[in-house]
Amino acid sequence: MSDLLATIQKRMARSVKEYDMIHPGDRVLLAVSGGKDSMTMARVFPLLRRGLGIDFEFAALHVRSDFAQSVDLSAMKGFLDDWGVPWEIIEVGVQKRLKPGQKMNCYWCSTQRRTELLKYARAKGYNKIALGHHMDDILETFLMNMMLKGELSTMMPVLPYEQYPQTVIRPMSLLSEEEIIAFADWSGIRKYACTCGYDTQSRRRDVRRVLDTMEEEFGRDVKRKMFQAMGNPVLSYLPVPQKNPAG
Ligand SMILES: Nc1ncnc2c1ncn2[C@@H]1O[C@H](COP(=O)(O)OP(=O)(O)OP(=O)(O)O)[C@@H](O)[C@H]1O
Repeated sequence: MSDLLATIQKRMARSVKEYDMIHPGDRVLLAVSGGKDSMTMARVFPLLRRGLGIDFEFAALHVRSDFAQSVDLSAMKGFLDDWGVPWEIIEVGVQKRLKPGQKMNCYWCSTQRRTELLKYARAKGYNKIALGHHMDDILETFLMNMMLKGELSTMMPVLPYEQYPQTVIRPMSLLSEEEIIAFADWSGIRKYACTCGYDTQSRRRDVRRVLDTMEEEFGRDVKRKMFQAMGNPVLSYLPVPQKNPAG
């Protein structure tokens, strides 16, 4: 096995253990866009199950919408078959759901997809939905929420739905995008993987640039340190206003 694949598997196994993501008997639905992140996740899942020694089931679902059809489906199916990942593709018309005057944007589109993933998981009895977000996505969201919403919050590695028995998991939480790109390049996934090309998330791009600059200034470890800091809040040294101030 290549060193790259071994590193990815190791970090995914650590995420699963550290955040207690997968339990015996779980049925995990891998949300696969055809992009480098979720394809890397799918590549590692069969190895992960063997390595962890946990008895769980998994299968991949690709939601094909009438709006973003840039993925090479036959290449995606070929990869998944080679890796021993069962898959299904569902077709969904999202454009007609836009209200008059409403414009397509990344947030809206991903909400539609999330709804479809949840609907499918509920119908087919999957209790976990695995998304391909990685450490950089989580850090970017953290900085965006801090700078634009004034709160300390981010995407959670494990997030149960409030009204349903399904839970979203992010098994790539401890992987950097750099590691995923290196693996996706080496394995040939990246050559074919494409994204929708409708990237309107300019704020996220700006934040990514800020993080890159920080990395240049403070060294390669800075992103991991910041990620670590999110899980290590020292509340007694944070200026949290008192609920019932004396006097
Ligand atoms: N069409 C889709 N069908 C199923 N799952 C999807 C689809 N698009 C996105 N997802 C899931 O949502 C996650 C986040 O989507 P996003 O569009 O932000 O992709 P990304 O960060 O570019 O990742 P990727 O490289 O996997 O496309 C993906 O990693 C994947 O798990």
